[in-house]
Amino acid sequence: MSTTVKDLTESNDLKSIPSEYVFPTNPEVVEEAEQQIPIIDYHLLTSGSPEQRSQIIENLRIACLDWGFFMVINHGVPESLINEMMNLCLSFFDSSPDEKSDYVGKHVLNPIRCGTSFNTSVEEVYFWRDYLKILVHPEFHAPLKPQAFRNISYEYCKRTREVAKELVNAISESLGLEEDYIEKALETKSGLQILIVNLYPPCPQPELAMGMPPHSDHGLLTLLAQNEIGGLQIKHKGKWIAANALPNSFMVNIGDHMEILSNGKYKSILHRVAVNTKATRVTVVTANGPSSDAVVTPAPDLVDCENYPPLYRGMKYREYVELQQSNQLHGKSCLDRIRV
Ligand SMILES: O=C(O)CCC(=O)C(=O)O
Ligand SMILES: [Fe+2]
Repeated sequence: MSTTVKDLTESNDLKSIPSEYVFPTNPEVVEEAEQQIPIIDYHLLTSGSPEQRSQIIENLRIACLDWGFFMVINHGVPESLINEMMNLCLSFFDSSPDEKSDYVGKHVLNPIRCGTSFNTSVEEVYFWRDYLKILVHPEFHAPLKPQAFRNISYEYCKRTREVAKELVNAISESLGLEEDYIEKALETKSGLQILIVNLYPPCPQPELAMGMPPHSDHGLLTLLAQNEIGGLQIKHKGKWIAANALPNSFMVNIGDHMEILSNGKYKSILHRVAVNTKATRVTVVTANGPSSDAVVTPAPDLVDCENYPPLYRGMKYREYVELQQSNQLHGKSCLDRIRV
């Protein structure tokens, strides 16, 4: 296995980064956002009056059309659960190489795997990032240690799945479809949910390295919680802007399968992660997707052969995930393969 970034930074007094982490191109600069990133009040969506719900659905429609990214506040997932989850993730990364060895170097569809960068078997330059990825739905998996990981991650994934479901239903409505259209068409009740934990240790030369390169996510909606350290950047109207999270919010982005289903109306957003010299950034992400057997195509109601021809070919979700995870992570290259 390749050395983890964590081991690299903890075992040496690093003044410069090893050459395999140096990116040949300077990342484009980050600019000030002209508008504020959209904020969605989950409580008003699910427990507000019918008028309030309609307003939030309209806010979601604009957020999906203009941004592909929004922050969800008042989501009801207890802060204590999120904090416990973060701490257990940090303990996982702190455990001995022996304890992690069962999960290292596994196939991309293995239920639990950990490693460094994204896919070191095909990468020439590595990202400044260690990860743990676990398939948590429809079948739940968890590492044996730390001991509390199983129960806490089970609860965390269930709660974020519920939030994702409500958001997907509202987005379905915002597209002019039945509220449960996406749920039924993509069988999301047995949808694939993946828990991804990202660790970005402090980096002595952050201007030369990348935590994650520009990419979009597979699936419908990605929900991200972070510790207090920023670093996520999103591409909005041709510019990179810093996505600074509101306290206790989820940062949510539209995935490739929402783009496919909406026939390109709602686009998956390009995002990347910058690293810093000062502190470790940790993010806990759930990728919420269709059922792995669902063949995702544009919704027939959003296709009209004269004005809105289908923009993507159908592909089974499992095959898409496998394709994305076995290649280099690069922009929207996976989605590009199925564009008509
Ligand atoms: O850690 C982050 O801020 C982003 C992570 C991410 O983009 C991903 O896991 O796909
Ligand atoms: Fe991502």
